[in-house]
Amino acid sequence: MASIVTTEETLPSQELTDGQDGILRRAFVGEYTFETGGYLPQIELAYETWGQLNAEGTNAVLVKHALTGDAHVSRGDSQTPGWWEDFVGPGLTVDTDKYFVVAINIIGGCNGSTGPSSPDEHGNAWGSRFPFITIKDSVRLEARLADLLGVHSWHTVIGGSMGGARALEWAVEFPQRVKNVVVMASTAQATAEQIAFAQVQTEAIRLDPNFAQGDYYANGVRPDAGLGLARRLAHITYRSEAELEARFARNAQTGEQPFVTTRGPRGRYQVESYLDHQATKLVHRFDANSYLVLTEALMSHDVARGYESLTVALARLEKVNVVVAAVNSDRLYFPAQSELLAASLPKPKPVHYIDSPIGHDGFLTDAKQLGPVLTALVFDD
Ligand SMILES: CC(=O)SCCNC(=O)CCNC(=O)[C@H](O)C(C)(C)COP(=O)(O)OP(=O)(O)OC[C@H]1O[C@@H](n2cnc3c(N)ncnc32)[C@H](O)[C@@H]1OP(=O)(O)O
Ligand SMILES: N[C@@H](CCO)C(=O)O
Repeated sequence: MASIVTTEETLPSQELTDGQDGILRRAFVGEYTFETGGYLPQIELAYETWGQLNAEGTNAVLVKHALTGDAHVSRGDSQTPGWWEDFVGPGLTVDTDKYFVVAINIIGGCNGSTGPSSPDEHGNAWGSRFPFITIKDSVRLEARLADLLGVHSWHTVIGGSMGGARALEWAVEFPQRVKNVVVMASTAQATAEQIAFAQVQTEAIRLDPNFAQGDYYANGVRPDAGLGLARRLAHITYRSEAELEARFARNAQTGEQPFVTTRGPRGRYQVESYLDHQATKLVHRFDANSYLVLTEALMSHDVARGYESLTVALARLEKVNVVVAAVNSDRLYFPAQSELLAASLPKPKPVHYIDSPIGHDGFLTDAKQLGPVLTALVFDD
């Protein structure tokens, strides 16, 4: 049974129309049997909202976060900056004065929604017993939350990277509930290379001696080294070779000596120190099991699964306005892959580009470049 609930630490009020923007809320969306057969007796999804749903229910926008993102897209009434706050907010491209904006922490995450670190009915973390999830599972569960919020149809579903995969899957799964979909720096199916990079990351976590097959929560030690290693590799794919070269070249980190005459500990190059910093930051804000579960969900991403072919799956978007965008320097989700997606749509469209030297993360740092095109093609009412 689905219901919106109040929990003391998350909510001043659970009322949809309480007028508070950017505050974490949670809703129970019931029991669920996952695409690959796993089961959870009760699932909670964490979400935030901005603005108000209009009387006709036509102004709801769903913003989808990427792999390690969360539901806090824009500042709203909270004091903390949101991860897309130059793109989503009052008077911005996704205008919270005009639209009812919703962001949901993905199932399996560690930022409010039920995930491997959540307690089971006995208060023990699910850990290794947490089911395998897919992007399809995530959108099916979010459809239940949309029902609870009174959103029968989204004006727009928008996201980048895994958020783009989630957005596209929403539209393919529920074409009658999506008017516009914006897919940034993403694909219809995870590619061999994306799966390969992801596999190294999952192995790094699993091979950490502190991983304990996923049941590390009560041990007092966590697989930080494995998670940090996974983030280092991932972060290289999120940035371009040119950016790393321009920023760091062969420079030594201040006060460190990266080459030594004998074997043993050495100092770091700047780029090594940078990766160490990215790893430490993630380890402090993310759960290793969630990273594993979500990475494997992204590896499984294939909107064609369950359909005769990708063409048949994408044909479901006949009546959906699909906008495809890419970062021109992306070396994880290559522009050519966005071009292929756009060309495979029932009504082929041009790809819109974010011009950024930094690579994949450009969808986070420079999304506002898409403002004019999205205002013209999507947010034009
Ligand atoms: C808090 C949240 O927003 S989480 C939810 C949303 N987040 C996400 O979706 C993704 C997580 N974040 C990211 O991937 C990135 O931080 C981005 C893409 C958002 C921002 O990228 P950029 O602004 O280009 O930052 P960049 O990757 O250059 O990192 C800058 C950091 O590296 C540090 N740094 C730079 N050079 C070095 C060096 N030689 N040694 C050590 N650290 C270094 C900077 O001090 C800075 O640290 P800080 O982030 O703690 O302030
Ligand atoms: N840096 C982003 C990009 C992933 O696509 C994240 O950590 O979620």
